[in-house]
Amino acid sequence: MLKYKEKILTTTAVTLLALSLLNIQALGLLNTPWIRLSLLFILVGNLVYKKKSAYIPQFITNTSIKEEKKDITEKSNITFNDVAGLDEIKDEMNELCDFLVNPNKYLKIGAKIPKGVLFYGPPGTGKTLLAKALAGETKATFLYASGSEFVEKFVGIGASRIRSLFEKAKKNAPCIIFIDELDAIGISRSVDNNSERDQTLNQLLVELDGFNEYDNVIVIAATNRMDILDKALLRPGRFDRHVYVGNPSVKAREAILKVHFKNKPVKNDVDIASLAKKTHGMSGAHLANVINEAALLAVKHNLNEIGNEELNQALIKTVAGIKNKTTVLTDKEKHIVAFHEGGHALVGSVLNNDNIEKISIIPHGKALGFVLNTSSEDKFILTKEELKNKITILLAGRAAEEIIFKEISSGAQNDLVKANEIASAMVCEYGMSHYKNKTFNKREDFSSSDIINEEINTILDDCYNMANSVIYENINKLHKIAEILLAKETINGDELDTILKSA
Ligand SMILES: Nc1ncnc2c1ncn2[C@@H]1O[C@H](COP(=O)(O)OP(=O)(O)OP(=O)(O)O)[C@@H](O)[C@H]1O
Ligand SMILES: [Zn+2]
Repeated sequence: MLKYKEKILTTTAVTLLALSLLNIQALGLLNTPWIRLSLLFILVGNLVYKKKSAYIPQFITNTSIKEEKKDITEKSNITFNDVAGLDEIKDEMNELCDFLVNPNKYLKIGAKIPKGVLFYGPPGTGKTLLAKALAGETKATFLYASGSEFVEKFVGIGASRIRSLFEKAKKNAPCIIFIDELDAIGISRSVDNNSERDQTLNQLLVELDGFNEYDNVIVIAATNRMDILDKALLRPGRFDRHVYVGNPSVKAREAILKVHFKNKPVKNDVDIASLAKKTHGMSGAHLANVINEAALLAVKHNLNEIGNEELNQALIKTVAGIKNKTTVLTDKEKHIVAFHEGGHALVGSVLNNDNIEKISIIPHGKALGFVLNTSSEDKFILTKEELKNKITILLAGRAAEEIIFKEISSGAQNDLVKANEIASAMVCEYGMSHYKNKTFNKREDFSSSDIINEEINTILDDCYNMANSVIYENINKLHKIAEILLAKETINGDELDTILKSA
């Protein structure tokens, strides 16, 4: 970015040059060739300066950098009471709490406290919240920085920002530095070669090595992509404590819902435990969002309390996106969507004991229809068969389309992406291909790419064939589901059960 003064100079030079080239008589002196030449010099000089500033030594650019972007410093008033369902992690963090509050106790005995803690796991699971709660509990300063803020075009700027972040932390100790999206700077140097990023990462490593127990600073970082982090970051003395923060279990979801229902008026018949069951697979952020959406709907409906109706609508909105009133489907498209969603629901009910909560062909967000599948139990291990069933259900939408219309459509795009992801994980990560127990590194092991693709294809083909045979065996039920969907646009779980039993 050009600085303000340079900008004014450039703009003025361009304007005057343009006017003088137009030979406007009133400009008199400006129209002389040597003035034109000088203006041209100023202009070219400025543009060259702008380009070169990428290579200007840090000591020149340092001051302006510090002013440009400020990391957020705050005293957090969030405590561990605001973080629900992560009890083991909270227990583990108590040690860090004690260190920040009573550092001398540890220093006297020569105990080493981890300098860096890495939270990893899917988005929205409470990683930032945990770090803020640690700051709140200990009254430490909370310094927030996002990894992506350090990724700059100009060499040296990111590194300089890292340096000032750590300086600031030491000045404000006890302090917690929280670096969100660590992968933006910490991506392995073998995966991405970029000299600016390398300098930034090197500076982070230097800083992590540079501060000591007496500084009373703890660095917490978060990432959704632990797999791509540079190994140097994870060495002892750096981010050597790794804490997985995953999606909440049913009990944890109940606890999180309770935290977010606190201070909100709720109707008596709202059953939080059953809402927790229905929200399988959702993160804490999703749950917070469901309750907030329900509260907004209650206001919209002029109600004083949040009820089941608002919660159900908010749930659908969170899962499938906002009801999309502008998408008007043609009759043919409606038929395709009805059979597609019917295919998912039918194969889902036959293969799985999951409860289907709702099937809809009302467009929500980008989806033209959806099947809301809610009450599956929490599972931490999936068998090969369960994974294949998941793929089969995902492919059942397209299979139904092909059986009924003898052609396939673009409507299965999202299903295919998910099915391919699962199949790829089965082959590369879980050792579930013909090369039993062998795992593959898709990104690095190019010589195996043909094998990987063939194995993924085999799984996808098997599952597609399975979806086809389940649909053929139950073709009357599929027709019935589609017929009712076309008439009523939505079918709830009980209605689906009746159709499946009767057809
Ligand atoms: N365990 C939890 N208890 C209570 N609320 C939670 C919990 N987890 C998430 N939330 C809610 O979700 C919001 C977002 O969570 P947070 O920002 O901590 O997620 P994150 O793991 O840092 O996500 P990302 O990886 O996307 O940065 C929180 O502000 C809070 O409202
Ligand atoms: Zn689908």
